[in-house]
Amino acid sequence: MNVVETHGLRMRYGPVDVLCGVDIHLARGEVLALLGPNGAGKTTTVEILAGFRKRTGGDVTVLGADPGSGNEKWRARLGIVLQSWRDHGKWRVGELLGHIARYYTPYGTPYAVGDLLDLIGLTGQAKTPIALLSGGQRRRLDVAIGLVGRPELLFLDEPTVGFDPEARQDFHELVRRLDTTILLTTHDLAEAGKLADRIMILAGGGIAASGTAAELAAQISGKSEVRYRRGDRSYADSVDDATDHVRNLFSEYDKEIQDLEVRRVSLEDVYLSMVRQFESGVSA
Ligand SMILES: Nc1ncnc2c1ncn2[C@@H]1O[C@H](COP(=O)(O)OP(=O)(O)OP(=O)(O)O)[C@@H](O)[C@H]1O
Repeated sequence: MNVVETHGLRMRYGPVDVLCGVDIHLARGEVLALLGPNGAGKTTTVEILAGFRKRTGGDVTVLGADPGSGNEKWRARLGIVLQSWRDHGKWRVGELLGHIARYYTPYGTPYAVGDLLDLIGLTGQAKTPIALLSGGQRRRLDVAIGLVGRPELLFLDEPTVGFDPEARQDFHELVRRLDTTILLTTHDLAEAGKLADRIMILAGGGIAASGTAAELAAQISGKSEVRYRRGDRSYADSVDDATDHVRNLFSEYDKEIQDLEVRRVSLEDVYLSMVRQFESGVSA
């Protein structure tokens, strides 16, 4: 059975449909990246799956239960790292983790604080007040809080926003060390490609594309973009056979064709064009 399964998931805020029938499935042990531009509905999806937000429609099962009616025992099997989390700056890293670990003891065997600090690379900060952590260390602590109960399913909502490249790289290494099922959201295609077994692109209220990074790239690898100028106008034609297209252009317009450029379309191009369509209000 899948750890997460949604069919026709819908969410409407007032008059606005944010999710218009989204199907997600996530198998045990898999890392799935939900990729999409700002406002695509990634956080909304995570909040619904984690039981924080009531959906408008569709069927949702997470770890065998409907998140709308999951009990505390069910909740203890989830780890949730949302975008921002505030707590008391004077609390020390180790103490906070020990305190949260006690919450999980009726439901299972939480991590020993020392082991968890080792895993996330904060051993040296065990006694540091939270207010004194760097942004990257703070985010590691957020992940530790999500992990402390040894969750079967971990949600990471845009975990590396605001990171510099080095902190991002460190964080990616941390995520790769984790041995659990993960659903992470990001608007960074490179991050999705690095961390996830599978990527789902959320845009325009639905799943615009889905597959491994290699599968997504293969779906579009045949496409090329032919750019040129003719008279006062510039053109950018997306075509399967660039050679044939260029031959036709020259036979029809000959010397009118100027500044010709042919380029393979990359996965990033396709993602950006989906984002642009979405942002200009055109459904993907
Ligand atoms: N409580 C709410 N009430 C009304 N509209 C909301 C609410 N929460 C989110 N929205 C709207 O729903 C849309 C999706 O928001 P959501 O935060 O899920 O997107 P996202 O993909 O996570 O974006 P980001 O990358 O910016 O975090 C946005 O247009 C947002 O303004």
